[in-house]
Amino acid sequence: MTKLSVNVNKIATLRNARGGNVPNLLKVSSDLEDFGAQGITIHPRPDERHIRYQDARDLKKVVKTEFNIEGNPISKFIDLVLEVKPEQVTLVPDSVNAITSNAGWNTVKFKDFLSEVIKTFKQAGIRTSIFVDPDTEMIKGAKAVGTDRIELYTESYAVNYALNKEKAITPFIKAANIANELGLGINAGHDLSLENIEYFAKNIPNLLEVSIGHALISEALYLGLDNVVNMYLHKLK
Ligand SMILES: CC(=O)[C@@H](O)[C@H](O)COP(=O)(O)O
Ligand SMILES: NCC(=O)COP(=O)(O)O
Repeated sequence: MTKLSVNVNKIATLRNARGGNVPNLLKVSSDLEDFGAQGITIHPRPDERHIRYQDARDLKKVVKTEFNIEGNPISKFIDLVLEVKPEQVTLVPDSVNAITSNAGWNTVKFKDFLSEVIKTFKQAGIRTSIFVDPDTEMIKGAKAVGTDRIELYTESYAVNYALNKEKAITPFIKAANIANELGLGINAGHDLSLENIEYFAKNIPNLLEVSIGHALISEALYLGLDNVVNMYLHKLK
């Protein structure tokens, strides 16, 4: 069975919009686990525009399932992860100004750098995953740098799903088969949603975990608004 790790970046985005503590990131994360989430993912960015570094420290005390911290391994990120010691760290090659993650690692070009960082995290007992496009050379490169898992970057699947889902998933099945042959664990994420997740999970062999945030939180808003509007109307009667 594939585990669902909920990415709570958007909860922090909403909280930061007003400067207070609503919604409460720690309570939401803990409630998500009570509702069945099998992991909590955060992606602190250098500008701390949503998740703050302190959130990572606070969440470590609250998360009872699997804590996954994603990010570009700049030195302050490495220090944070080594301090917090989540169950899993996912390395993502973000550029500072990118609105969201928009590429997988070039595991061949960054072989030495990734090998060193992965060794550091593994020595600290933290499982490693690296964000990659569904590309044969990049997956072989991921094996060469010693990572435990890869996270398949699923934006192209999500974008193309509505046009032609068989075509959209083909490179991901091929990538998963190669990863399985090499003994790499497989995670996946980015723009997965209620619309496209079932087909992905059914077709990717040995998909261990998906991390989902943007769509899941948006869907929760849509699916909850009817209920909440009626609760307000009731109070205004
Ligand atoms: C690694 C990845 O795929 C991202 O989707 C990510 O973790 C989300 O980050 P933002 O919430 O900053 O867009
Ligand atoms: N690793 C991907 C992730 O955590 C969530 O991405 P998204 O669902 O916010 O696109």
